[in-house]
Amino acid sequence: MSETAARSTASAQGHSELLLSLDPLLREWLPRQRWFAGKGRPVTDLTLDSVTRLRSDGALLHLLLRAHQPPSDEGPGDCYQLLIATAEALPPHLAPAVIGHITQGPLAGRTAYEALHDSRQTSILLERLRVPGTLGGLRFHRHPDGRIPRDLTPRPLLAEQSNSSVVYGDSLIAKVFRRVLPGTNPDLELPLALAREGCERVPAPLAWYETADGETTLGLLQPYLAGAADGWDLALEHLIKQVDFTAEARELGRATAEVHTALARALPTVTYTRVQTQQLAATMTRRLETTAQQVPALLPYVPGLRTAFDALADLADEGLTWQAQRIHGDLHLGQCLRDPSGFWRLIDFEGEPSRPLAERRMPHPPHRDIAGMLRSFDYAARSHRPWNPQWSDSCRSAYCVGYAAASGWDPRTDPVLLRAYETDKAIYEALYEARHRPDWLPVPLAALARLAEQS
Ligand SMILES: Nc1ncnc2c1ncn2[C@@H]1O[C@H](COP(=O)(O)OP(=O)(O)O)[C@@H](O)[C@H]1O
Ligand SMILES: O=P(O)(O)O[C@H]1O[C@H](CO)[C@@H](O[C@H]2O[C@H](CO)[C@@H](O)[C@H](O)[C@H]2O)[C@H](O)[C@H]1O
Repeated sequence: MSETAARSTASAQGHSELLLSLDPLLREWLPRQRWFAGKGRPVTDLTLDSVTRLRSDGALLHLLLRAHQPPSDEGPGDCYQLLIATAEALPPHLAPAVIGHITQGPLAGRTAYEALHDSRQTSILLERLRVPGTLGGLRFHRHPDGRIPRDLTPRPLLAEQSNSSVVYGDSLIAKVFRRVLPGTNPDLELPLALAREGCERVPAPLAWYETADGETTLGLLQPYLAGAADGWDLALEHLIKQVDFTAEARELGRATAEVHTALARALPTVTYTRVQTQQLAATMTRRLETTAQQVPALLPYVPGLRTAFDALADLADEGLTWQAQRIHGDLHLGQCLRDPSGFWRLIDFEGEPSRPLAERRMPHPPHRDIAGMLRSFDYAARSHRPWNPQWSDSCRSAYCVGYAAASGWDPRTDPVLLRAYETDKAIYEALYEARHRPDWLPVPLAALARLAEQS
């Protein structure tokens, strides 16, 4: 047997022994995590793609774990990034991080827990990000201009999100992607491109890491905007106090336009021709139909909603074309942070996590992001009682006014494309809420009822 073959056999053996210890615990724990994408389908098998010891004593493990689930259990399954620590005993404050007590295999007798909750473990992650190079299955990179101080105190960000983040000393934030896909994650690609353009609307990556073959982005480190308020919280605060939010909405429009302009300068743009627009309309129609199968509450609105996409196909037939460029891809109020000076920045360029990476990295008309923000003003207004449609309408107009002031183009001049994207987004939201937050499903459904009537 060659040395490489012997090494890979030893590593496969190590993987299966480790899995023996963790498998029963992970099968129960994984599906309960907010970021677990395969909710509602049983996990039929777990396999390990890679295991890296982040500490030499083996008490901190980086895993790329594949969850096999029907109906796609014959495919590769979804791959998740886990940082798991083990200890003989845990301090009480780590009780919520416990994955379970290991009863079999080489780790028997120890407790496995979510390492991102433990500052002793997340300090090690920061140290790794400070030093470029390869460690086991991981490769670390650092931006040449990035300053990463030592010994910053870590704290986990406890918000329930699609990924997991750790804040270091209120000056840096590391984001660990959970469901990982082969390819460069736009959440790294776009902020790097914007930093090259000198765009200050987005925190610039200081360091990042990927799989050792360079194929899959796993996480990144950025400056933390201490004291910043997120757009969603701020909007709700204004709604509760019944205070006007249009000045902020206008500034948000300006920030979006500046980011779009910088992205169009930094990365290739294309023209959406008649064929591409027809394909877009067909894709949106298909998404409507498949989502209605998964979320039956959508069924009554299908005929009305279809007209939004038919109108888009009709415009394509008339020969109308649009410019497409790289965009944020999942823009909503929660992705906008206002620093204490009142300056808005955009974060989380990952795109809609459930869509394929290749689709998320393609150029799209900027209308798609704008529609996301318009939906978000509606979301905020709908989540507050009594419902105040006028609040939402005035924010939506102010946002478009701000966008036009910074870019010279008012999105409302393209109502058909905007309605198609708003409808598509609300359909995505209906599926997202049905899967992750069923109590919220009425919010996108109310919008879909309105959009269906615009036919
Ligand atoms: N640079 C930053 N400065 C301050 N807070 C941040 C920063 N980046 C992210 N956050 C906070 O972390 C939360 C999650 O980050 P986000 O990138 O949206 O992750 P996810 O993909 O899990 O939704 C955000 O809602 C925001 O409150
Ligand atoms: O986790 P991400 O920020 O990547 O985005 C996902 O979760 C969002 C909810 O946390 C979801 O956004 C929807 O709810 C928001 C209010 O909580 C609202 O402001 C957005 O307009 C609405 O789309 C987002 O769609 C989803 O991808």
